[in-house]
Amino acid sequence: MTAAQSKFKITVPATSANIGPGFDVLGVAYSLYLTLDCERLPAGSPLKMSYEGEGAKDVPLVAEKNLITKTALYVLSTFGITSLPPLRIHVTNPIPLGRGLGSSGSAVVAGVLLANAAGQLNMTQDRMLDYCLMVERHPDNVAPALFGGFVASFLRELKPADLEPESIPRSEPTRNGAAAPPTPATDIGHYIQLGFSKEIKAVVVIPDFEVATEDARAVLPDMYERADVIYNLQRIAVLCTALSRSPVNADLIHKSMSDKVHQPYRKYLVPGMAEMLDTISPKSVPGVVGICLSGAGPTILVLATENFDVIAAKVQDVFARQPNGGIKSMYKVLDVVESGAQTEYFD
Ligand SMILES: Nc1ncnc2c1ncn2[C@@H]1O[C@H](COP(=O)(O)OP(=O)(O)OP(=O)(O)O)[C@@H](O)[C@H]1O
Ligand SMILES: N[C@@H](CCO)C(=O)O
Repeated sequence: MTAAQSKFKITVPATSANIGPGFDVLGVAYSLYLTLDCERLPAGSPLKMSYEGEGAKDVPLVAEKNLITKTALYVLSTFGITSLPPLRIHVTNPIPLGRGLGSSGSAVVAGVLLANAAGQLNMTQDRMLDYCLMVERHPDNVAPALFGGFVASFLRELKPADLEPESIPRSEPTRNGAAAPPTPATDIGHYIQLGFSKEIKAVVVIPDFEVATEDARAVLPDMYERADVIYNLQRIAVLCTALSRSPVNADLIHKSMSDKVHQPYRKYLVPGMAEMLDTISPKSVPGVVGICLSGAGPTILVLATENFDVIAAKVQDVFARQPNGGIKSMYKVLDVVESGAQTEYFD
């Protein structure tokens, strides 16, 4: 970026993590984008932040409290820059918060890209992933949000001392920094983009309640039976290749999207999920390829090749039949997109 390029735009896709058995491993990027329209202001001007879309009523617009700017401040501070340069930032967010569509991961990626552009840091994408992982900890939302497509990823093992400092902001639970933040270790994240059949779209059915990822992780056990671990390992290995093949083998994908590591424990947080997973299949609803909880939920993800509205209606019907008046929901039919987060510069 040159001094003449006073405006820039950051675009970050929404994501679904896990895709069934790939807990904290797999994720896909969607054609639904968090955007930041940024303009440099004269020296000495205060930060001007505005926001529209999902979370507009609740998301704080104070630099030290908002997850996007808080992440950017953290990154800048490790480069010795103690405040955001004077900027006007307009956030447009169509990604529902706390629903399993990676809103926090996209916000963290946007924050790292914001620091990179505003501070002219020239970080590589891999270095930006290191920073994202310091904040978000699990890679399965931030890796597809940053790189795009269907992504498998892992973190190298870190010492607790690398992750503990209070000065590193957390996407969940959010914390405010105090001491000088540590510069992240390098090469924390490792990832590979996998093939994803163009015939497959994502039907995401979004109920009108939130489940915080922190709460959805708190219900998981610390230890697993060997049989359950093997169950998931077998399926994730098959799923990674099955999703890339054409023609689509719906029966194989549906069976490989079954999971025993997180969904069984989360069914109490998402009324109707167990029934949906049991009854909505390629055999019962033509066009269905596979079904799972999207991320930590409560959104339900159905991979499908046709009949998208019919499939969404089946999921919505189960939500609507839940006790105490049912659960309202909405749905979106999304493409899995090959491109990840982008920064465009304008004169
Ligand atoms: N655009 C945003 N701007 C500021 N903060 C955000 C934004 N998007 C998400 N957040 C923060 O992240 C929180 C939601 O994160 P959480 O991890 O609980 O859910 P999620 O990321 O939507 O779901 P999942 O991780 O299961 O896909 C919000 O409550 C808010 O604090
Ligand atoms: N793998 C994460 C994704 C949600 O952020 C989880 O399921 O808790």
